[in-house]
Amino acid sequence: MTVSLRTLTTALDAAALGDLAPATASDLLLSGTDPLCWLRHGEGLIGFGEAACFGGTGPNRFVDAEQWWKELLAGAVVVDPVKVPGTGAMAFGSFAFSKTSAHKSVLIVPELVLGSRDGLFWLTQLTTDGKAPTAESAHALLRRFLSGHGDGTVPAPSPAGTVRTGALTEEEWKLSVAAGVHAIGHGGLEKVVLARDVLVTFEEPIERISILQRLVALYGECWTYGVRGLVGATPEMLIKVDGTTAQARVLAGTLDREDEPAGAVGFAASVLGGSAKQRQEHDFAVRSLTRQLAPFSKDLSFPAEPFILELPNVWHLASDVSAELADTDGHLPTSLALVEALHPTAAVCGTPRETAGKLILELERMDRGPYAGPVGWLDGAGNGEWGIALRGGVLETPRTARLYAGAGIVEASDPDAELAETWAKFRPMLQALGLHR
Ligand SMILES: C=C(O[C@@H]1C=C(C(=O)O)C=C[C@H]1O)C(=O)O
Repeated sequence: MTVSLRTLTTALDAAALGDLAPATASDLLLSGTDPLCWLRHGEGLIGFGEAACFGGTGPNRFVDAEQWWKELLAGAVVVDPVKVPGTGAMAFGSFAFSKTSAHKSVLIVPELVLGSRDGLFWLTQLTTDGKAPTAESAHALLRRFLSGHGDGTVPAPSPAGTVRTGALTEEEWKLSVAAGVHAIGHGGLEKVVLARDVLVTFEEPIERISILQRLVALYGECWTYGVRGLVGATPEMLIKVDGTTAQARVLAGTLDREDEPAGAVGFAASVLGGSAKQRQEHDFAVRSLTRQLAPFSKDLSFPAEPFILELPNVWHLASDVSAELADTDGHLPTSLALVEALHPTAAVCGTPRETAGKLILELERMDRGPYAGPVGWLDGAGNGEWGIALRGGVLETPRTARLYAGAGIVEASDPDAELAETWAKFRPMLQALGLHR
């Protein structure tokens, strides 16, 4: 590799931006054109431009990406007085769910990163053309990327679009669910996650930035992601590495909030927590994550009971897992090494993994592309945050978006209920696109 990476991070005084500085952190972070995006609770990382990019497919996509990143870092000149996770050299990434997918997995090194964490703002300029970034060039670039934007208002939704079924009609998908239930009763399979796609078409071009803005505004508890055409807001954290600790948020077990009877107190806890089916689905997911994470950890903990995660569209059974990472040969595992070990969990694939993976290909009849794959960012110190690309879609053409949603199938699953669950999971993106169902 001949590319040489140079980065300069400077603490940013939002007031110094003058007219370009909107009122809040999320306004500022989401005021540029078509950014790379990773935001939660109004903080996170926004990238502009592309200074370098890795693209790959197949079973080695994670290892190849890690190798590419290491080579890029080896010759890098990094000036980083701020030194928190996400400063210095960093890249955004999105990986295909399947090793057989034709979809390209990517790592993208932006030209400029605007970051915010615990009230601190920073700006990182990254170059690969041999020029050394300076505070002046970074600010000039920021002004260029923010120009014409930044009044902080969320644009009105695009005019009505049409929603069509994708690979399978609703009836066909329900037959696949029934076939999944049948397979669970006849063989070693315990759980399989089956997904489907819908295609949304508009007459006017879709405004990508407004999708991100609406997801940030409505789904603040989720991680809003944007990597090229892939956009969404996921409630599920595959793995976050912050120094020597790793954290995951495992979800499985879902209840549509539209099913809540008026005035019901403790409805979600009794329906979700009290259902053997939901608890079984959840336990498979927690066990698959902790089993894969254990070899990298010296201390792994998760609560005995899941909690109820309340989102605007659904409730989930959720478990937060945390681990103290173990050294191997003097090195802690990087976030990407953990992604390789953990993906795909039973939350999005099934148990056992291989059997479930084969059945998914057979029954879904679609390429999941980046859906349910890892999406997030990494830095040069091994830190990173990788969510599971759920509650999202791919902007395939200027006027079409393909949305994906799935549901965990266990022995007690009912095809009609699982179909309804996918509609509840499509809801965040339908809302962000200005469509309601
Ligand atoms: C598969 C999806 O979600 C996953 C499946 C869940 C379930 O079956 O209850 C819950 C959360 C996610 O782990 C999706 O959102 O498409």
